[in-house]
Amino acid sequence: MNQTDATRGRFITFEGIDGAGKSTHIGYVTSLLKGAGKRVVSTREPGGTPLGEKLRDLVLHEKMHLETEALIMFASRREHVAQVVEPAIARGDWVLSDRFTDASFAYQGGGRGLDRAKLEALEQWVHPHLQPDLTLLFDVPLDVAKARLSASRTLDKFEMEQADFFARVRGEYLRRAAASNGRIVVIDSTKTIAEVRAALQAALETWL
Ligand SMILES: Nc1ncnc2c1ncn2[C@@H]1O[C@H](COP(=O)(O)OP(=O)(O)O)[C@@H](O)[C@H]1O
Ligand SMILES: Cc1cn([C@H]2C[C@H](O)[C@@H](COP(=O)(O)OP(=O)(O)O)O2)c(=O)[nH]c1=O
Repeated sequence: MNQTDATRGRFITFEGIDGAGKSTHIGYVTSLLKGAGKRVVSTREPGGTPLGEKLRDLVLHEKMHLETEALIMFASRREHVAQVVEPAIARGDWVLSDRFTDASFAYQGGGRGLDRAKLEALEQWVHPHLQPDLTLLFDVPLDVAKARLSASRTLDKFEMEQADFFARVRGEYLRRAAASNGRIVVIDSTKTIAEVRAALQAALETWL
């Protein structure tokens, strides 16, 4: 029998274009879940393991072929799924990941134009039986994200991309949300932080 009952943890991922506000809200979701008595593991991609963090540093700062970039994202993910995500879910913890495979479809697929079939093949290879139980997609127009980013930090390779790149990334995220049968919940992140928190609480209600 699959471990689908109360003993299994859950896997929640956070997605959105750079500057949408997802990192800001992971702490809030952690506190909601802990308040409901869950054990929470907070992690991120690319990264989440010692090797994955080295790969993150490479992929966020070095120029490389588009397919190399996609392969590094999935190499980091392979390590992350094996070492962190699957063991945590199996012991009943709730895993919150700042990005997962939807980001590869949005950035390498939508943004850079990599053939979706290649990404689907990598997904089948790296995590054939694992999908997020819930994905929170923080959605904002590009100009809002850009203004938030430039106010907040030094930009990496992806964050320096042009508006048309982010338009394609956002479009692919929204397309996947519409096709996801409710797995991906779109959060309007143009609202105030208090309003976004209320939307997150509503999205998580049935999970608490
Ligand atoms: N709802 C919001 N209203 C105003 N500013 C926000 C909101 N959400 C996030 N921010 C700010 O925008 C910036 C980028 O947010 P961050 O969470 O780091 O984005 P992401 O992780 O999606 O790239 C931060 O300075 C953050 O404080
Ligand atoms: C997981 C993943 C991330 N990315 C990109 C999206 C982001 O621009 C970047 C790093 O993500 P993120 O951790 O959100 O950056 P920050 O800490 O600066 O908020 O990696 C991909 O292109 N493909 C992927 O599969």
